[in-house]
Amino acid sequence: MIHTRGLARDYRAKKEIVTAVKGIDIDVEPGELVAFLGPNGAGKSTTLRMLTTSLRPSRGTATVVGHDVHTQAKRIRGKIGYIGQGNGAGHNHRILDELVDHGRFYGLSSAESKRRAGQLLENFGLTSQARRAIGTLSGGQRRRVDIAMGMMHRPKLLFLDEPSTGLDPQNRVNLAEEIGRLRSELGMTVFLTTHYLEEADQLAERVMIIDGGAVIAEGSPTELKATLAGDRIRIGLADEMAAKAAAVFVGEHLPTARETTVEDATLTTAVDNGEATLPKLLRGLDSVGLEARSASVRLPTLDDVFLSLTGRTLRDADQAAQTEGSQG
Ligand SMILES: Nc1ncnc2c1ncn2[C@@H]1O[C@H](COP(=O)(O)OP(=O)(O)OP(=O)(O)O)[C@@H](O)[C@H]1O
Repeated sequence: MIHTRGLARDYRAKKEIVTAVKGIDIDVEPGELVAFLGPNGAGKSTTLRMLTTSLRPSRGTATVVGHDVHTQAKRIRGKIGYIGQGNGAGHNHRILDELVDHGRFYGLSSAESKRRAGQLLENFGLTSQARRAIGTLSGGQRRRVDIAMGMMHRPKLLFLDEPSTGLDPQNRVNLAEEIGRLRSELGMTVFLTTHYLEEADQLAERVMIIDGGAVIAEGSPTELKATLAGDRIRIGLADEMAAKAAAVFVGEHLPTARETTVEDATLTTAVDNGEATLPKLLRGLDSVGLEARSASVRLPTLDDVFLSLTGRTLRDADQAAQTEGSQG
């Protein structure tokens, strides 16, 4: 469905060349749901815009639905759906008309277009607003109209750029349900970008983690967490000194432990098989006079995966990108 090799894009900014995407290889097979996860500025939108033919790659090759992005852009556009980050719909148009026109543009009959528009309006909780002008809607409502538009013609391949941004929790669920429906009815392939960990975790069968314009890991959320992150153990001790002594103990006696940190009186570390390791570790600490006041073990998240790979959490990386952006 999507195959790229060495796909790259440079931007010229203030006489400097910024390489936003640094030669990435992507393979997405029919029917897959793949999430591109990364912090602000990682290169997600740039990649998506190259794949949907709205931006020319600087280097590399890419085929989408069997066509070359360099030479067959029109054919690609006719076969895909693309829901970008901005508002695509016109301000004065009524929602229903906008959706029906969109369906007609993609070759649906008038009756089919109306039926489909009605169904999507209902799925996204917009039925009572159907005759309102798009310009009068709230940000979240407009986002839902954009998503409905991208789904009108039931594309075989749907690209969604940060689809959940601006949606409330109920509408995130509605979006996930609609994606699920289109996938089971049509075997639709979905490629979405997100910086919401929960979304990548719950929705995607495969996650590609992108940072600084390069794909740094990929796999199912379960695989990534199992191979890259490790279970997180947290132990509360009497005070900071005891927690630091416990960290030294972990370093000496638990060779597989990684990312051990101390904050106030709490020690955190990542290990394989946390449930079996925790009791042994507690006994070990006890034997050297370090008594735990509390202890817990939790399964890793995709944020832990990102932390293991980059030394930053996704949230920190987002904040850093925003600070950089506001200074630049
Ligand atoms: N038109 C442009 N001119 C110069 N630099 C750009 C341009 N568009 C994007 N960039 C830079 O390219 C890099 C990647 O941007 P991109 O929008 O692809 O990231 P992203 O992962 O989609 O981020 P976000 O989550 O914020 O949408 C960033 O450093 C960004 O500042």
